[in-house]
Amino acid sequence: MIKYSRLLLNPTKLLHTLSSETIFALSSGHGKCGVAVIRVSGSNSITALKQMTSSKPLPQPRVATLRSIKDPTTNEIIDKSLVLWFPGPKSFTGEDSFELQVHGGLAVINAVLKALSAIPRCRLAEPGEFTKRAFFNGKLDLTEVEGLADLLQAETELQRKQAFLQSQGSLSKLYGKWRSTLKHCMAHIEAYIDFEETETLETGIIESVRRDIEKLAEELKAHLSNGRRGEILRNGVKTVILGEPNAGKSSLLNLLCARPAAIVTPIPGTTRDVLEVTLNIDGYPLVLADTAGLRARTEDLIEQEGIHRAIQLYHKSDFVILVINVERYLKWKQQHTNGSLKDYIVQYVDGLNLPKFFIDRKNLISTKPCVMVFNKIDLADRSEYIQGENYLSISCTKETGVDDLIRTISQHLKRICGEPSAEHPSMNQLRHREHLGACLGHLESFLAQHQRQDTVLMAEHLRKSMHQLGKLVGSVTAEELLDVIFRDFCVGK
Ligand SMILES: Nc1nc2c(ncn2[C@@H]2O[C@H](COP(=O)(O)OP(=O)(O)OP(=O)(O)O)[C@@H](O)[C@H]2O)c(=O)[nH]1
Ligand SMILES: [K+]
Ligand SMILES: [Mg+2]
Repeated sequence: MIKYSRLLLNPTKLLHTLSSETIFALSSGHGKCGVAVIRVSGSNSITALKQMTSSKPLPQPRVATLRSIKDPTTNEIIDKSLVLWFPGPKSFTGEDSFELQVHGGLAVINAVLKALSAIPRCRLAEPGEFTKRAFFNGKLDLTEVEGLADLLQAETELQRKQAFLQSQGSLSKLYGKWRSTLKHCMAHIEAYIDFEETETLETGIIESVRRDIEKLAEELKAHLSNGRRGEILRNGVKTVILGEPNAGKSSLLNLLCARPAAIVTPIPGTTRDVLEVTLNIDGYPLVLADTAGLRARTEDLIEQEGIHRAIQLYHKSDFVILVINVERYLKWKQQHTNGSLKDYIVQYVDGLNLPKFFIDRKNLISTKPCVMVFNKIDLADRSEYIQGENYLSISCTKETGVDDLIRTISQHLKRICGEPSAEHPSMNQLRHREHLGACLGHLESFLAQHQRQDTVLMAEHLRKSMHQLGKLVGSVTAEELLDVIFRDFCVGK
């Protein structure tokens, strides 16, 4: 767990140090490209822009204007470029800033950056520095900054959606609403303490505060107990393929990622190390891991370690794909003519020797989201196809049943991650969980003190819970915490 420094910042002082320098950076990606965007921000932007454009009048704010770009030291024209001028505070950073859209060749970019560095008080930006300035100028709060960082990292459609909504303030709206409830309650409690003796305040004020806090605590609890949806979507759904040796786990991984990522052989015990691939299924990120086949007894030390790792991974996973070899099931059935599919699954799972495994034997419901896949269906009769909400038949070699499997996985992912929405945003970081948990703790202490009618302690707990919410949206913050957030940005953002 990250321990945040208790050092409180003085935002105004820091802002002053930050913006005494003008920063610039290549904001578009590195490497050859058609157009490259170079961003400049800070109090010396006007000088920089004038010097780079032969002292021509500044372009109209926010209107793309074609200008020759000049190196002020040599007076040589570097390129012709579109210039966008954003006078502060109506800019991304809140400072005077401008953007140059130059041709994307390496030499052009380097020449423009070199020219900018020769202008007094201009220097190359650090990673995330533009966003840091936007934060200190009150353009974004911390949850919005985090949303923006996630937007830059998002790899799938639903990750993008969650990050975009957050960057547009979905979480800060919710947390802001809670904060204003708290502020309101605090004002009332403090007024009550001040005026208690004169009895000028209406009675029942404490009761109404209690009701508000009770409601708020309920909302926080619901928000905290949403099954880590937002966090799982942000990090990818950790999915583990489990099953006996030779069930076809590696074949399944290869089939799903459409490349021979894992070694497949007829030798049981082929896979030992955990192998992970990342997939995008209907916009949901799936982190899929192939593991060693599980069996109760093996003399092979390497295989034992592989099994140990598979079981560890099972504990950390959000979703399980259990692979069962149809061939072995059919053999079992010949010997157990009265045995049902359920009997087989129960004894199969027992054979895997997973610690207190996930299965409720009566209903065959697992404690973790799970799909059971009967593989090698090509070796069975059509009549042996096993299909149900949680059982599927596939053949990795013949590639049959794959569409159904992907559809089923997708339904699970939808349940696990939910659909990001502006109205019901999910928190998606451990940081959120920690501060909201602490906030809830103080609200509960408030309610306990209410029973003892200790108004002074009640006010103290409200103040502390407010402090926790403040850490989320960034009104109360610490330098270390900021570094954690901003280091995820690249230079130029
Ligand atoms: N007939 C048939 N054979 C399959 C199918 N899927 C996999 N196999 C074969 O079964 C054998 C084992 O496949 P793997 O993918 O290595 O199985 P595994 O579960 O990863 O095995 P371990 O890593 O040893 O635990 C290989 O010879 C595969 O070609 C299938 O759908 N039909
Ligand atoms: K194998
Ligand atoms: Mg394998």
